[in-house]
Amino acid sequence: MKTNARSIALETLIKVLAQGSYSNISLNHALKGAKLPAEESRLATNLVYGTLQNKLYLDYQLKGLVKAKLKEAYIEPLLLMSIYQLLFLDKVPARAVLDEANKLAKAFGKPKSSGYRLVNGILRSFQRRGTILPKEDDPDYLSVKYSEPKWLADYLVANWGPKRAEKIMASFNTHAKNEIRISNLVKEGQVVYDLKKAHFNPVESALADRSYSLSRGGIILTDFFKEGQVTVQDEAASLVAEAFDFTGNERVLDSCAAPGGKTIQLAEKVSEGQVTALDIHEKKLRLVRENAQRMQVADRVKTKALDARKAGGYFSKGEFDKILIDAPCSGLGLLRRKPEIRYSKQPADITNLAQIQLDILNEVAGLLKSGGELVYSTCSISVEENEENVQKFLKAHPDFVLKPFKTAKVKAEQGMLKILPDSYNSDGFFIAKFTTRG
Ligand SMILES: C[S@@+](CC[C@H](N)C(=O)[O-])C[C@H]1O[C@@H](n2cnc3c(N)ncnc32)[C@H](O)[C@@H]1O
Repeated sequence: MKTNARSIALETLIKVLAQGSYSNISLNHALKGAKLPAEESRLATNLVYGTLQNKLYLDYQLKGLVKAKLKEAYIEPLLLMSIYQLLFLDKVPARAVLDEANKLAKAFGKPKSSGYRLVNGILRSFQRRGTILPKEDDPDYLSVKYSEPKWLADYLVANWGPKRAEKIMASFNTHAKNEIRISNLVKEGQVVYDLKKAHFNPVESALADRSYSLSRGGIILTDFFKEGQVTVQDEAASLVAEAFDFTGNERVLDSCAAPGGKTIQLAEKVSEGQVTALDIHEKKLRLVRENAQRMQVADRVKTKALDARKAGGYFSKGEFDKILIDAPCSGLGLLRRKPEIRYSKQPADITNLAQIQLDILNEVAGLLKSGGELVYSTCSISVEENEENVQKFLKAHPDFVLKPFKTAKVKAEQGMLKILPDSYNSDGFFIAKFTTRG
């Protein structure tokens, strides 16, 4: 069978569902090798993300239709991907979905396997029966409808009430925008003009400065990206560096830096200063250096492999004017972009990560100069990793206070900002800004 959007999507889904690979890495790898036309790449991306975002709902549709154990690894992903197309892709006729599933089953099945008959039979039974959903008063209703594990659906309802929780869950199942940030070192107006000319149709973000969503992918293959005029960064992520007030000659510590999205943004702001970028994983710091090089700020960035929980043994007290802790987190704000995260995370992960985050915060705070600025951020929306950690930190450090901040487009009057994913259709993010008293 010739490689096409559906074979790439199925290959990726098998890797993610049967082998635990990450969707973005597996899909990019497969697309790079396949060199499909842009429209086919878009379809492959849609099939992978759409199937993973709706996996529990699609699994539920198989209820009562699968009578025996599905032995070959491709069958379940193929059934889910086919039902996804039948239910969510209006432009693909049902007949084409079944024909393509038949071809894929023959190509991915073992020689002489009759798996294709099984796939065809199940899909036809599904078409006859139609979709099913638990009753609205069933405790599993929201979990199945929005394809979130039950604990997470319950968690969202407990924290934001049923209406907002539904909005958040629905927004997690929409497509992520193609978001870029224009470097502070180039003329924004000129780049926007050039992006329009190149048919990227940039639309300005309502949230972050110099952020735009593009109407199509492929920016990383262009000179805009290669020459460091733009970088790929979600608008909520790029808001974090905006929380600082820079003069331009500060010593900055980025304590959890890889792959360096925020390091380069901070470096763009300190033409006379320097950013020290730490990460616990030496290997990942290569990405920080590469990003700094591409974005033309390598001369302002130093990297160091270090566990930030031990930073006090390496740097002097009060050594930095600004400190960013973009902490390792559960990623609960990224479920749109990394849909499979939701199926592997457990409530205990939130508790464990919250403790690591607090340990980093407690240690690194000692390196802040009196009157300096410390920004703590996560790409999680959980209360434990964010507001609760802020309160615990303040209790343990009476010399620190929250500092209200204002970015180009939003305000945090209490010094804390939580961006929920349905507000701007961005990643979910939390940002808190501290300074010392007096
Ligand atoms: C959320 S990511 C940072 C993203 C980065 N700031 C950016 O904008 O590209 C968190 C990073 O913290 C690193 N990390 C985890 N535990 C750490 C620790 N104890 N000390 C320093 N870095 C740590 C991880 O390896 C990961 O690269």
